[in-house]
Amino acid sequence: MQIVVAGLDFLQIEVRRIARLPVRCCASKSALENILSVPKQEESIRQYAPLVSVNKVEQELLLVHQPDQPEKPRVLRVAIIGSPNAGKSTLSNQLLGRKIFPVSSKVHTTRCQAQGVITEGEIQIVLLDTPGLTTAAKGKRHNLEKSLLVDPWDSVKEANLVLVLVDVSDHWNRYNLSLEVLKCLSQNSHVPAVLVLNKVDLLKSKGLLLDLTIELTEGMVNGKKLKIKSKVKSLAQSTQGDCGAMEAGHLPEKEPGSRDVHAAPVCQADGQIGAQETVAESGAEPAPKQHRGNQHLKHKQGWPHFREVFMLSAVDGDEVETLKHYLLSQAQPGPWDYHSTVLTDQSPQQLCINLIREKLLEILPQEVPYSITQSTEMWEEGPSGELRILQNLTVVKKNHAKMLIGTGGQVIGKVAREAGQDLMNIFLCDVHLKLCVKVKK
Ligand SMILES: Nc1nc2c(ncn2[C@@H]2O[C@H](COP(=O)(O)OP(=O)(O)OP(=O)(O)O)[C@@H](O)[C@H]2O)c(=O)[nH]1
Repeated sequence: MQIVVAGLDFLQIEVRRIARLPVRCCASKSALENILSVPKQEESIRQYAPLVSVNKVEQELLLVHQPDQPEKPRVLRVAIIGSPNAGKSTLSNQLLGRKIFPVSSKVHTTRCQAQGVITEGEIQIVLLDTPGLTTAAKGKRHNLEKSLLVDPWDSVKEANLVLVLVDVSDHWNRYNLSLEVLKCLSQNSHVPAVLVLNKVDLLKSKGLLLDLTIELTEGMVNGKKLKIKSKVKSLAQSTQGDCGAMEAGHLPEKEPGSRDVHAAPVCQADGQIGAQETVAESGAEPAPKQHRGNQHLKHKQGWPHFREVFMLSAVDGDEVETLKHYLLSQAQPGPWDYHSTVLTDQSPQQLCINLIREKLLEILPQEVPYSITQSTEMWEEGPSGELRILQNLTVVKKNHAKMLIGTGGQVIGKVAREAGQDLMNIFLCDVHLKLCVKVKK
């Protein structure tokens, strides 16, 4: 039964080819340099992201196109893992400079592994955005495909570096890595891992970050024991809102198969550079006892093998550039995976499905969006270069269809409007998006 068709015409926007700008790569700063407010590098390495083709065949050709390797190409494949909602897609989008991964405040927004590509100068970073690590039981609750349980593990196997994202605003889970994350790290311990404390903008006391670092690293970073002196605490707190990477000493030796790891200068508590070990002692607010006991006990564990710790806000972009510099510095000699004009390996249709799902998750109440099946009925370029899309949203229950449509088509109209806007920003052309709600017979 077909219920409604909500259509939208979108504003004209100027279609512009954005020139690729020359870029500069610089070494990463150490963590405490940031905490201690060492002035930021003035020059930015920001570069405009390439466009995504609206044409599936063109996009597929681009993906198999021989990469335009520079003379000395370097590459780094980065898997971003963490609990659902930690901010993996938000971080990937910030690093890429364009929104190509769906983001929502509900869990399991990302339903399949997708890649984002950053090409700067001679370096290519391939970001493997993964679904949140979860268990089979939780997967059943959210009507998840089996691939969601497997994909994140696969991405780590392919990676040269793993970023483990932790949501520091998550009061219940921030003091320990989840069992799934720990399993993934220990089964892939040959792949260097970096801890990223995300959502620092939501913390009132930045001193808490030092506590979390101790807990989540078991007090060890880069082969060195972390001790946090109160001096650092007061400095860190006096730089409220100033976050960055924390680093502990030099890497003692190269692990088999690993790359040379750049060990940036280390700051002591007094801010002097060049010491062997980061010395710091936590004086920040202690971890609340209730998060440590009973059911969380078996999960209360950190990972003592992280190479670095970064503290940032993916949504504001705060310190994301610091992380990006670090990733660029970790790239190793090797051929690129993609042509420099590739931004993602997703097809334009997949991008569209993901962005519409994001809006459904954001706008609809808890259980409804997980029950919707999406299919693209029409995808064509109009005579003036506009993109015309018709997507079917099929639900099983009639009351879900009603909620999806909303009074006078308000809900479905909002979904179409917001998704259409995002699609225009990705494809840089006019988008005419129609959404059709159906109830499965
Ligand atoms: N305040 C704040 N919110 C953030 C930050 N990073 C992400 N978020 C929000 O956190 C929610 C989840 O972000 P996502 O990027 O979808 O998280 P994810 O880890 O990809 O989620 P899954 O796909 O479920 O695994 C969204 O509402 C984001 O806007 C941050 O640094 N600060």
